Amino acid sequence: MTLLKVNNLSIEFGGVRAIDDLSFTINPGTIHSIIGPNGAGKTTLFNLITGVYTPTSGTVLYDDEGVTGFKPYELAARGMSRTFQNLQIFFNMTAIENVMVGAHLHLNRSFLASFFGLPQIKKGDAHCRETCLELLDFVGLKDYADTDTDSMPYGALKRLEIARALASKPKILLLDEPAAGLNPAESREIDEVIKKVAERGITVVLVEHDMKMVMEISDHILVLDYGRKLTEGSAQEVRNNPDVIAAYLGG
Ligand SMILES: Nc1ncnc2c1ncn2[C@@H]1O[C@H](COP(=O)(O)OP(=O)(O)OP(=O)(O)O)[C@@H](O)[C@H]1O
Repeated sequence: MTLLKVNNLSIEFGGVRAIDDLSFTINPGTIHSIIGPNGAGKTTLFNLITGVYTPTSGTVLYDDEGVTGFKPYELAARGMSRTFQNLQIFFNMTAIENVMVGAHLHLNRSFLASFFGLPQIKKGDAHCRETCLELLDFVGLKDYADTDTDSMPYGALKRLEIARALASKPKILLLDEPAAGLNPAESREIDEVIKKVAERGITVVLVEHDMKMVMEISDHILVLDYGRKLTEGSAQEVRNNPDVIAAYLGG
């Protein structure tokens, strides 16, 4: 059973192939990491899968549906959620408000009912807040619920982004460098959150430079170099592959 299938995917930017004839599959319920040296094409691949970019050629099949060229909101409605390499936090809001933004797909409301503040809207908001509080608790941030995000530590903000991504109730969650800029203790906290996400049955696709994290938590690792697949396999297989070592050391 496959949740995501990428077939012969390529994208060119001004003659440069950032992703070059790439094919791979992702099984549901796994932690699937994508690694490779700087500029290998990892973020570009995320942008292709999540509809930010349209491929020059190739296809993406998600949950048995051809989704090549779909817009990000169409994919979000089908249970695909992501975080970005750079923090995308709303800094004029509290932590819980940030998570509630992520839940908007599941809020059932009409303009008029909202405008008049009808009881169904208040009930919906209360339920949404409850669910989002549970998510903050899940990522270890319950005590920050009503804190303004501009006074939260960086490590907490990275976990807040994961909580917000989970609020859309994804089937698949793509995390672009969730440990970037974190100290070792904060990275371990992210590790734990990612493992818990996978235990909930949500498929995790991870782009990360923290090799300790990748090797510890991944079920499967895809290695990219110059937009192509260098190799893929278990942590053990990838770690011992001389081509991977050469790519990282520039040998
Ligand atoms: N919008 C764009 N326009 C032009 N070139 C781009 C664009 N996006 C990515 N590229 C190029 O595609 C290649 C792959 O970049 P990408 O950011 O995907 O690599 P990466 O593996 O995520 O790198 P890093 O680990 O440094 O984040 C690079 O050569 C980059 O300059």
